[in-house]
Amino acid sequence: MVVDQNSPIIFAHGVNKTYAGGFLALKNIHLEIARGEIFALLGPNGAGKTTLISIICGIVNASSGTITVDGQDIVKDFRAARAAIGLVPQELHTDAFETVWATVNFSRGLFGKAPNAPYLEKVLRDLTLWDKRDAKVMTLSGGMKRRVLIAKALAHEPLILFLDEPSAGVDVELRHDMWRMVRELRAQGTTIILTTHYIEEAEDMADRIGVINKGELIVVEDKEVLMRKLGKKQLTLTLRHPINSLPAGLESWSLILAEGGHTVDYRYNTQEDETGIPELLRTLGEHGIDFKDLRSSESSLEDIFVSLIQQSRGEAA
Ligand SMILES: Nc1ncnc2c1ncn2[C@@H]1O[C@H](COP(=O)(O)OP(=O)(O)OP(=O)(O)O)[C@@H](O)[C@H]1O
Repeated sequence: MVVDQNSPIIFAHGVNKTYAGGFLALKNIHLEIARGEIFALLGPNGAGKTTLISIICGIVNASSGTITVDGQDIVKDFRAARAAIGLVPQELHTDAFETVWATVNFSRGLFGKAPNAPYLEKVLRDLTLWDKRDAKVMTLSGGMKRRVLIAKALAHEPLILFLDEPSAGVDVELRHDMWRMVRELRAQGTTIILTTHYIEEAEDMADRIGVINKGELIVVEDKEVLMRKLGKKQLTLTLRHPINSLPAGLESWSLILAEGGHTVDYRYNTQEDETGIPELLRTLGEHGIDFKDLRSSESSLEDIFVSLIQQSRGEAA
């Protein structure tokens, strides 16, 4: 089968999932993942991230909808679709009595790939596992076991790597090694999809962001665009003399008096042409409020994420 290299590597259309008890975990998901991108799927606990990943990887069946992976239908062409995927799950379940070397070779063999010792050696070296290749998996530390999970997922040279909560409970060194590897894989054309609770990680790594809440994909957007569109900037003025309250006449600015009356925060939309800052400073001056320092900061992806989730719950952002 010839696959159009410009077509999405993952294409999900109208995917719903109702678990046996009747719980609707995914609602009408439409999602396209481009070849070679790093896509971060964000959402609060129980939003449906693992369910969606598990369906794409063929571990859980969708109740309705279609999904193709590299042009292959995940139900009709399960083996071909699954062969395109490497999945790093949250926990290690099997192979505890095997050596590291045996378990990664076995993972490769599962997909019918010919042995390739130099490739597997590179994977183990990149993950600082080479010295442990003859150790039984059960004797390894938790961090080393996580490295084995990544090695197993990469053993068959997948086109797509799924990382489900890769940073949960791992130390700084492994996190750095992992992200260095993710960048290398991406440079070689691998598509990476990750779920994470460490939103700064998504801000750092991802090309695109999907936000899922209560089974619904509420946003799918290029990261830069998302941050430009929904980001806010904040100007913080440090006052020369602290004040107890803001004088009347400044209500329309929605200012926040903080740090015991020592600072005033002003949030403005990065999309507006006019920031309103010159006018604000003039107005403050007219009210006799003098400042000795001013600094500005931008909202993080985390701020944007929290406000998106609040909005989708119908709360004030
Ligand atoms: N096998 C199951 N049977 C019934 N309900 C399930 C099953 N698996 C998951 N759920 C429910 O579906 C919802 C989505 O779960 P899922 O694990 O996909 O969320 P998640 O976004 O990955 O959460 P987390 O961030 O906590 O890992 C949750 O409410 C969960 O309780």
